[in-house]
Amino acid sequence: MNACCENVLGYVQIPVGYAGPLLLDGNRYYVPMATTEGALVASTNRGCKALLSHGVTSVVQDIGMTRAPCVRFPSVLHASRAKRWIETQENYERIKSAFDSTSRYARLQEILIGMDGPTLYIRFRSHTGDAMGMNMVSKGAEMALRCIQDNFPEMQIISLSGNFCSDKKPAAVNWIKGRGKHVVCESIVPADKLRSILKTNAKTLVQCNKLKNLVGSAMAGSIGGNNAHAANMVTAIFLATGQDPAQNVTSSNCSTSMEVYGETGEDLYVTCTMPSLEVGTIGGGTVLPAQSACLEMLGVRGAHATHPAENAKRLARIICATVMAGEISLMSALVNSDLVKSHMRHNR
Ligand SMILES: CC(C)(COP(=O)([O-])OP(=O)([O-])OC[C@H]1O[C@@H](n2cnc3c(N)ncnc32)[C@H](O)[C@@H]1OP(=O)([O-])[O-])[C@@H](O)C(=O)NCCC(=O)NCCSC(=O)C[C@@](C)(O)CC(=O)[O-]
Ligand SMILES: NC(=O)C1=CN([C@@H]2O[C@H](COP(=O)(O)OP(=O)(O)OC[C@H]3O[C@@H](n4cnc5c(N)ncnc54)[C@H](OP(=O)(O)O)[C@@H]3O)[C@@H](O)[C@H]2O)C=CC1
Repeated sequence: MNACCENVLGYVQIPVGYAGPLLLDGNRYYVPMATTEGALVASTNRGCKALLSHGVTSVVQDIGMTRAPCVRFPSVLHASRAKRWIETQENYERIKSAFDSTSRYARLQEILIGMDGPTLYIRFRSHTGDAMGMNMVSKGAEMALRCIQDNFPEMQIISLSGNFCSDKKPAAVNWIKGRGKHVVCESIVPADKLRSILKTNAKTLVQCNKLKNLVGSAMAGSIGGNNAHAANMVTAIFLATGQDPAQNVTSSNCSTSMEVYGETGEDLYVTCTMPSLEVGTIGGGTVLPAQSACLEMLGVRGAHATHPAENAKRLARIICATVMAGEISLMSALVNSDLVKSHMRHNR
C-alpha cells in the first residue's frame, strides 16, 4: 500500500496477453502486453510468427536519461559567461563529481546548453544503470546546480525542469539527441511467410509503408516519426512491466522502414528505429508484484547481476522487436482491408 501511488483505493485491472515466441538475437521471448484493445495481441502475435524464420537482430545504445533545468541570469553577458564556464572541461569535471555523488549508478555523460536571452537550459544527460532514471537524474541535476550556483550566486533557478529535457511531451530534441535507450531492429520476412501468415507480398507492403508511414506522416507534420502504431506495443508492454505510462509519448518515437529484398525481390527487409525508449527494470512501478512477474517472464527483472544497464537495454531491445511485429501485422491488415473486420471480431 502507498508505494507508487497515494490515496490508494484499489487497482484497475487490465487484461494481460502475450505475443510470441518472438525470436530476437537468438533468444525466444513471450512478451506480456496489457491492453483493452482487442485484436492488438492477436496482431502482434501474428507479426512474431512471421518474424520467426529469420528472427530479429537488434543493436542498442545506452544514451542516458536527461533533465534540463531552466536558470536565469541578470543579463545576456552573465548567462554567456556562465555557459562558457560550465563548458570548460575542468568545470565540467567539478559539476560531474557533484552530480555523480548523488547515486551509485547515475553517471553524467554530457551537458548540452540551450540559450534564450539571459536564460540557460542546461540539459544533463546521465547513465542510470538498470533504472529508467528520472528520479536519479533529477537528484543529480539539483546537486549540479548547487555547484554552478556556488560560482554564480546571481543565477536564479526558475525550474528544475525547463522542458528542454524533454519529459512526457512530444519534442524533436529526443529524436535528434536520443533519450533513454536508442534501439535499431532488423529482419527479413521471406515471401512464403508473407503469403501464408500475413496474406500479402513485399511490394504491396513497401508501397503502403512509403505512402502511409512516410508521406502520410509528413503530410500530418508528425514528430513521432514514420510508423503505423508503435505506441500500441510500447504502451501495452509499459503497463505490463511497470514502466511510467506517461513516458509512452517519447518512447513511441519510431521510424519503420521497408524494402523489397532477395534475388527475386519478393522478400521483405524491415527495420524499426527507436531513438528514445525510456525504460527500467528497477525502481518505479517495476517493484509491484504483477509487473515484476512480467519482467521475470522476459528474464530482465531487477538489477542485472554483474553489468548495470544490461537488463534495461535488453528490455528496450524486446520492446523495439515487438513493435516491429506489430508494425508488419497491422500494415498487412491495412493492405488487405482487414482492419475493420478484425476489430469487429476481437474488439467488440
Ligand atoms: C486479427 C488478425 C491477426 C487476424 O489475421 P489472420 O491472418 O486472419 O489470422 P489467422 O487466423 O490466419 O492466424 C494467423 C496468425 O495470427 C495470430 N493470431 C490470429 N488470431 C489470433 C488470436 N485470436 N489470438 C492469438 N493469436 C492470433 C497467430 O499467430 C496465428 O497463427 P496460428 O496461431 O494460427 O498458427 C489480423 O486481421 C490483424 O492483424 N488485424 C489488425 C489488428 C491490429 O493490428 N490492431 C491494432 C492496431 S489498430 C490501431 O489502434 C491503430 C491505427 C490503425 O489507428 C493506427 C493507424 O492509423 O494505422
Ligand atoms: N523526479 C522526477 O522528475 C520524475 C520521476 N518520475 C518517476 O521516477 C521513478 C523512476 O525513477 P528512477 O530514478 O528510475 O527510480 P528510483 O527513484 O526508484 O531510483 C532507483 C533506485 O534503485 C537503486 N539501484 C539499485 N541497483 C540499481 C541498478 N543496477 N541500476 C540503477 N539503480 C539501481 C538506485 O540506487 P542509488 O540510490 O545509488 O541511485 C536508486 O536508489 C518512476 O516512478 C517515475 O514515475 C518520472 C518522471 C519525472
